[in-house]
Amino acid sequence: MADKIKDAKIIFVVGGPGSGKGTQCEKVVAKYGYTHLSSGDLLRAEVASGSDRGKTLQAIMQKGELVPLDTVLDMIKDAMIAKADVSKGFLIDGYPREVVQGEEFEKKIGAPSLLLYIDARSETMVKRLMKRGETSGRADDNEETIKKRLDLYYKATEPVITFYSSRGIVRKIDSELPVDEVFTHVAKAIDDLK
Ligand SMILES: Nc1ncnc2c1ncn2[C@@H]1O[C@H](COP(=O)(O)OP(=O)(O)O)[C@@H](O)[C@H]1O
Ligand SMILES: Nc1ncnc2c1ncn2[C@H]1C[C@H](O)[C@@H](COP(=O)(O)OP(=O)(O)O)O1
Ligand SMILES: [Mg+2]
Repeated sequence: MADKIKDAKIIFVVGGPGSGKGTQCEKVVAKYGYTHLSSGDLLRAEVASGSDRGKTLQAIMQKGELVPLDTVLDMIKDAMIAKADVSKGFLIDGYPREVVQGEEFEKKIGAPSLLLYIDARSETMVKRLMKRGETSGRADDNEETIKKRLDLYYKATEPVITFYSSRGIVRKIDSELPVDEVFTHVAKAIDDLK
């Protein structure tokens, strides 16, 4: 596995719920042709399949909690293997959500060359998620679950940013700006990789 994706860049995309990770990843795909893997999307696909495992996952996500590490890492790994021959870069969106997820990813897959830290104020994230909830159909885009997801983000996920900062691979992106301006900064961070 590690061999197969050796030349592909791995970019972790980390930020609070509603910060704009998915929005920016779509634009990176359009400009750079990288493969976008969103842990949340992979999990929602499993839920949509109606499997027993999906039912268990749905209950966890509805509460705003994290699903077991092995489940999400296996899904990401399988998706990466499926694309390994054609992909020059992977955007890993929504993972790691806690430091141990980063450590396990590196043991099983490889090291990231960049961590895009998509940063927005909590008030901004809540506002965006409430708006997204009007049309997303997501079971976790409601006031109660949003609050839990935010709390968990500050508690479990922010330490991930500190952890990778010491390695010098974190680029903090101001996601309060309009989408296209945010993307200018994202693109700069990716161009600096080359
Ligand atoms: N820079 C931005 N300015 C205004 N709204 C944004 C911005 N980035 C994202 N949004 C909106 O905020 C919501 C959450 O964005 P999304 O990309 O789904 O975030 P995440 O994947 O981090 O949860 C979406 O409805 C999106 O259209
Ligand atoms: N790396 C991960 N580890 C554990 N649970 C995860 C996970 N990524 C996603 N999930 C679960 C819990 C999250 O609250 C839910 C939705 O994740 P998401 O789609 O990445 O949210 P968002 O894009 O709004 O930040 O899925
Ligand atoms: Mg998302």
